[in-house]
Amino acid sequence: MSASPLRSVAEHQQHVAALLATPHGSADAWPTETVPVAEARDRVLGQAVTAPEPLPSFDNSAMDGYAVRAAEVAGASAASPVRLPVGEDIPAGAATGELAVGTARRIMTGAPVPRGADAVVEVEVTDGGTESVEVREAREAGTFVRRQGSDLAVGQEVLAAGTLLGPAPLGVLTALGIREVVVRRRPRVLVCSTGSELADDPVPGSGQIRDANGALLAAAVEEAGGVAVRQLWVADDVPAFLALLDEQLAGGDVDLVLTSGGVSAGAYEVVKEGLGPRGVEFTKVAMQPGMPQGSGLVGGVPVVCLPGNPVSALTSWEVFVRPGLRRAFGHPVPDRSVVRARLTEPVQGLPAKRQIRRARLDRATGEVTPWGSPGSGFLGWFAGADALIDLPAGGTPLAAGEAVDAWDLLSR
Ligand SMILES: Nc1nc2c(c(=O)[nH]1)N[C@H]1C(S)=C(S)[C@@H](COP(=O)(O)OP(=O)(O)OC[C@H]3O[C@@H](n4cnc5c(N)ncnc54)[C@H](O)[C@@H]3O)O[C@H]1N2
Ligand code: MOO
Repeated sequence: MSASPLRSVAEHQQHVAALLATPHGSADAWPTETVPVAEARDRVLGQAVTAPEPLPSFDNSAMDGYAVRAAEVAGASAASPVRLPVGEDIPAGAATGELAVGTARRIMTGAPVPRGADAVVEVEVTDGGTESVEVREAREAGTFVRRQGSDLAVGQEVLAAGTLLGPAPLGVLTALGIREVVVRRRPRVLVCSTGSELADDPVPGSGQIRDANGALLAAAVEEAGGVAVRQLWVADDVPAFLALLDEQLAGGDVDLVLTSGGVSAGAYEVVKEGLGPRGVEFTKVAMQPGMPQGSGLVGGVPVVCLPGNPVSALTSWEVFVRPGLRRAFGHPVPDRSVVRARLTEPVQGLPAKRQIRRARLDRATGEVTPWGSPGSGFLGWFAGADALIDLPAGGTPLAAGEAVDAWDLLSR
């Protein structure tokens, strides 16, 4: 058997990103849907939003104090205060009223500034009177008045397409009375585990195991902003696998098929044997874990075939699929945060492959601790990790205290 050269991680990242972008061409062309604002958290805005009304919608007070005519308190000082009779209170929620000439009205923060008033004197520079008030400092016209439209004018763009709808965007949409919003559809992912060793039973039979990949990949899809539309399992049976795939794709509701297992060099490589002849490319990437990878289009739908070892499957997801998928629908944060962190213990990577190690990152001290063996069978250790250490090929020994790139798996 001749060994073909390994594809670099960067090259395969680009390859998968291009594949995932293929069906729609660009993130701006990703299909959209309209959802209630109340259900739009963490969605990506599909089209720009402009303000249908001004914000604030009426002139209101920025302080608890007295609505006045600035000209009537122009000369006020501690030594020479101005005294004005006080009219009716204006609490928040009151309708807009009038300010009679030669008077002041108590006004609360957020309450409408009455017609005729052009400034608010904060209560701290007055005697706080309720019948009449002594104003001890002058205030210019406009002071502490939040003008209608001073935050957003009608027609002004509030949110650009591609904005991630977090707290402030959702708040402003609500403030503007917008109840529905156009968002990019979540990528719909079919998660398909393969392997005759997988069992559904609570107590698996001899040689059988539970479908960890199905669970972890479905969770990963949802965490990335996608929907795991269906989570299926198929035995190492090529015709059954292809029949299932064709049936699933016939529905037209899948943006990505994610398989795990059956891509390496053994005798029962169901994914490779089934999809190789259909034009899916199987390649080896210079990465550990996650060397064997498959990718291609089946019936126009991107299919990414991950290796079966759970650590390899999840690492491959992090390195190749998550960033490519998020880019495809225009998520503004396609990549995990990468921090330079100091090792708490020595590590050594591999001579000819980039090695991705599980780790625990101390975000307060910037220290990172390798977590468990580098082997791809240690899902238990992965479960206790919250970062990945990215060791370049070369196999250079690194001492404790040296810096490495750590991918923060808790970053969004
Ligand atoms: N002779 C060679 N053998 C292997 C090579 C190679 O180059 N030459 N590559 C190794 C590497 S690296 C990896 S990674 C694995 C990839 O294997 P497959 O993708 O074909 O996966 P399987 O053989 O089906 O399974 C591997 C391992 O993972 C377990 N598994 C599979 N699916 C699940 C699941 N849904 N949940 C939990 N565990 C799962 C499976 O039982 C195996 O233990 O190949 C190496 N071999
Ligand atoms: O390259 Mo495989 O993914 O470690 O075990």
